[in-house]
Amino acid sequence: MDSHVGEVDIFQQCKYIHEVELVNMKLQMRILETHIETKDRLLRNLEDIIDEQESRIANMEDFIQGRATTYTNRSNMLRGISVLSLDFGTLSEENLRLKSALSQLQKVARVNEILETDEDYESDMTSNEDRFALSRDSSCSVPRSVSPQPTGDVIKPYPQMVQSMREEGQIKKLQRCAEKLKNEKDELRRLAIDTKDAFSVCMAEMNMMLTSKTTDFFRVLIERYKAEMEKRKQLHNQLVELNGNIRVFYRIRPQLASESDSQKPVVVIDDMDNGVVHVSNSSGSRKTSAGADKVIPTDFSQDQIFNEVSPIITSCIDGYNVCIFAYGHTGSGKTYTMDGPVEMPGINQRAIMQLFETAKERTGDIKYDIKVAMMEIYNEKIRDLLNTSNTNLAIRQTEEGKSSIPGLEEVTVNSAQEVTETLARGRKNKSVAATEANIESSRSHVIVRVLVSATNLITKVTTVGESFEELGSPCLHMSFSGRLNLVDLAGSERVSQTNATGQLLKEAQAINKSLSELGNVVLALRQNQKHIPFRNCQLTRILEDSLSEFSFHVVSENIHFVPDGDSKTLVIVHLSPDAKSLNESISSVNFAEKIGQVFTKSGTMKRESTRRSMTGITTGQRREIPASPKK
Ligand SMILES: Nc1ncnc2c1ncn2[C@@H]1O[C@H](COP(=O)(O)OP(=O)(O)OP(=O)(O)O)[C@@H](O)[C@H]1O
Repeated sequence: MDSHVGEVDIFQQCKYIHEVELVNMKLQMRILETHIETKDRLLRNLEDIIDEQESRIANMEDFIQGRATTYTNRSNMLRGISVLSLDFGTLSEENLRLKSALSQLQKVARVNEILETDEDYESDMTSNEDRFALSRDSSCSVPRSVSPQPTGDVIKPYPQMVQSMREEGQIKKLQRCAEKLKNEKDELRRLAIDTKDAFSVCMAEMNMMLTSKTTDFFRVLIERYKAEMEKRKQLHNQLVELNGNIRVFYRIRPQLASESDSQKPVVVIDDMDNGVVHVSNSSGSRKTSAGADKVIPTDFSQDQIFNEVSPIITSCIDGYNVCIFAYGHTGSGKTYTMDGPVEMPGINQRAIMQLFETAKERTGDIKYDIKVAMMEIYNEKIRDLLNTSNTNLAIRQTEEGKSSIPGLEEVTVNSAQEVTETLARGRKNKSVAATEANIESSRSHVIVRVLVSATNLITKVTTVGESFEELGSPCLHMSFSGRLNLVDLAGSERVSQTNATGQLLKEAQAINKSLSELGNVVLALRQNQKHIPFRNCQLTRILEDSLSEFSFHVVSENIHFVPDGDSKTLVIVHLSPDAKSLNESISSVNFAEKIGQVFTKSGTMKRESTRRSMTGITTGQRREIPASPKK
């Protein structure tokens, strides 16, 4: 039954197609006939016109030649022309109509062509139906009879059928497209995943390569940088020796429990250069110090600090005059470094003990004597800390031009116990007061002076100035002495910062003046100035011998040996990491930079040749000067 219905459908559709083609042919026939008819009419009219013209010409000839008196046939000619133009009008209307029908048919034919070329779209049969449907839509004057409607229940109405067939075709096509697109999308997704994986692997490899290359590169750079830094340090040391053997260390103390540890420390050591510190506040402004000789980190123990300074102390036993200053604002840790708590003694006690040890090692024919004196300079007055009755000692000039403090008690110490007791006695007598910044602030400069003298036990001669080992056999009958000054300076705080009044204000002013004079003296020494302003305050007057270059003499029976520049000075500048001390820390860094400057133009080879290194090895010759009468 179904196949029968299908056949009927096909038959019906073929019939429609033939009818359409018939209509087409008829239409074309009609167009041709109309053309021929019109052309015939035109020809006829043209013949009439030609006849008219010929008779007109003949008439004109007659008239010209005088055979006729009037010109005739003119009206006939006009009539012919009007008939002709009427025909033309009719003809053009007809032509337009035919032209429009023809263009519609051409359009149908064109659509069919296009549909036929789309192999996936429709079969020949449906394209014919389409053609038919389109021709039905067109405005061509095809008779209505040529578009029969299919009849019967089994056959769908023609437009619906066409529509459904077209939709089915389109849906299939769309489904195929969708399938294809889906496949492509899956393929693309797989490709994207693969590419991503490959990219990750590539990136990881590149990262590893870059990291290792960069690490190597940085390692090489850092090594080079460190080597350069080392070289710079060596050069700096040479210049320091040429310029008066003044060294500058920084010590940054840890944050105290009373200070807010939520704040970042304002003073930090440069990662790349252990001679540089950065002082910065939370707003980012910062000061970077010029290179000092060393920065002692916060976590260094008292023992470790002493290891850093012990070479300079040992050189005292070799006859050098050594000065170690603790500089810094109040509460920055100066007393902690120099004196220290009982359980963790500072440089003072350790230095004297080391001198003992070294003296013991060298004992043979030589007997070393170690004496300790302690004094403080309070409001420009010198007070003896080991004899409290000496409250205002004076500085005198000896005949050799050396300064001495007559009456200053010097205690000979023979054991560690005696050293500890002597230092404790002096500490007890110090002038301290509670300030806003430190409840136990030192209000004076405290000087612990250690005198080392050596006596030849065979000759019983005590000589000041040079060690036996270095003087050699002609001088074996001599002894020597060296002097070590350990100075805990008073706090360098600015007067405005402490809110000091009355006595405290007076103290602060005296402290500041003497600190500034000390800075000037050290700077003048550094610059090898002719005039060194030792005389401007008690502090620099007391230390004149120890700081000046012609600081001690080697004496024999007839000859004085005067080594140039045999003093060594170390300034330990103390810094607090506390934000409240920022300005004070910056001014301490400024002080360190001032005294730490190295001047290249002034050092002479002569001075270098007579100087010894930190370990005390003499590098040059001594010059001889006429002996002065021995006291
Ligand atoms: N390296 C350190 N480790 C632990 N505590 C320290 C250190 N340095 C200083 N302090 C502590 O900081 C406080 C202030 O130190 P210190 O008295 O030494 O300061 P100062 O600079 O001598 O002050 P001033 O000039 O007022 O005498 C003390 O309580 C001390 O114990």
